[in-house]
Amino acid sequence: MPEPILTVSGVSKTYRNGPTALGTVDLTVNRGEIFALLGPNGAGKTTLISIICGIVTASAGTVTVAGHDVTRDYKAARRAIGLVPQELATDQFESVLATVTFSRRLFGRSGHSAYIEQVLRDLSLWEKRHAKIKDLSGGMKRRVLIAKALAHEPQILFLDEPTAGVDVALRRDMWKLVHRLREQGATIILTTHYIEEAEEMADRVGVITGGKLLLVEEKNALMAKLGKRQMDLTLVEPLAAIPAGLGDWSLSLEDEGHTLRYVFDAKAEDTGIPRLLERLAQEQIAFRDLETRKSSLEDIFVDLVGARA
Ligand SMILES: Nc1ncnc2c1ncn2[C@@H]1O[C@H](COP(=O)(O)OP(=O)(O)OP(=O)(O)O)[C@@H](O)[C@H]1O
Repeated sequence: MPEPILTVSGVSKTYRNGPTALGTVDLTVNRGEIFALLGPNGAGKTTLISIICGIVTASAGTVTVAGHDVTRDYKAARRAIGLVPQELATDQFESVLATVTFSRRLFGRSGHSAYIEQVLRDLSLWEKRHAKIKDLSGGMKRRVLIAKALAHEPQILFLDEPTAGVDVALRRDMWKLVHRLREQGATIILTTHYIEEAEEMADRVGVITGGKLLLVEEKNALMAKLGKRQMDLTLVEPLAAIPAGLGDWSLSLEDEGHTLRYVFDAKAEDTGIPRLLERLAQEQIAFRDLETRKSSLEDIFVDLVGARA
């Protein structure tokens, strides 16, 4: 049976003198899940995570983490959480080991050296444990952020844009690391605006935009929707309607009949394109240009919003 570790009920947030950053959000995440919150800049991802972590106070609603209400029982809730922020705010002249041990002590835990050693080894930081933070590469600093968040043995780990601005190699390393943490029993919630990141890491994905959680779905189901491509044919002569002979394909006319658009599943074995082109030749429909493109995140949001309107 799935066991909820995070429950968000009717949470909303309007900043003072600011916008309504979050509408009413309801969300449950189960123990052991990797959950991705996917959305563009300003969608409300950081606001939602900050409310869950007790950094921002919600205007309405309740949040429970590992059975503890985040406002009434703040300390216990916070102890269950490890938060990896977007940026490192720490003493640049401290060593890696001292920084991570300090984070553990902040939560009233003793300096359990075997645990800290394991965390640093898992993050390939053990060799650098005596290095000062200021002397680390950007990638190493990112790893320190994760080590700090894990230092007090949290049950649920939040990663806010874990791979924003990192190179491809480090991004892959971070993905591997997240999977390994989950194998060790952690629940992981991450925010991202990269579809590939949600695809690579998550079991479930929540799509958020304009402060609204538009949907929460199993990753595979969502990716089937995201796998759509579209092909635009610029016609030599405009069409007034789709000819009956083309009824087997999902086609539409755009630009007052000058563009014939075919939307297809890029992941399917048979995209239907070769047969469509043959049929167009048979129907004597000529085109002068052909362009295909993947649905962008923006298209998907527009589709999702449209479908829900
Ligand atoms: N402290 C604040 N005071 C006023 N408005 C804020 C504050 N923090 C965020 N906002 C606004 O709330 C909205 C949501 O911002 P939020 O940072 O939650 O989005 P996000 O999805 O995390 O974006 P990004 O991907 O850029 O980090 C934005 O319109 C933002 O300008």
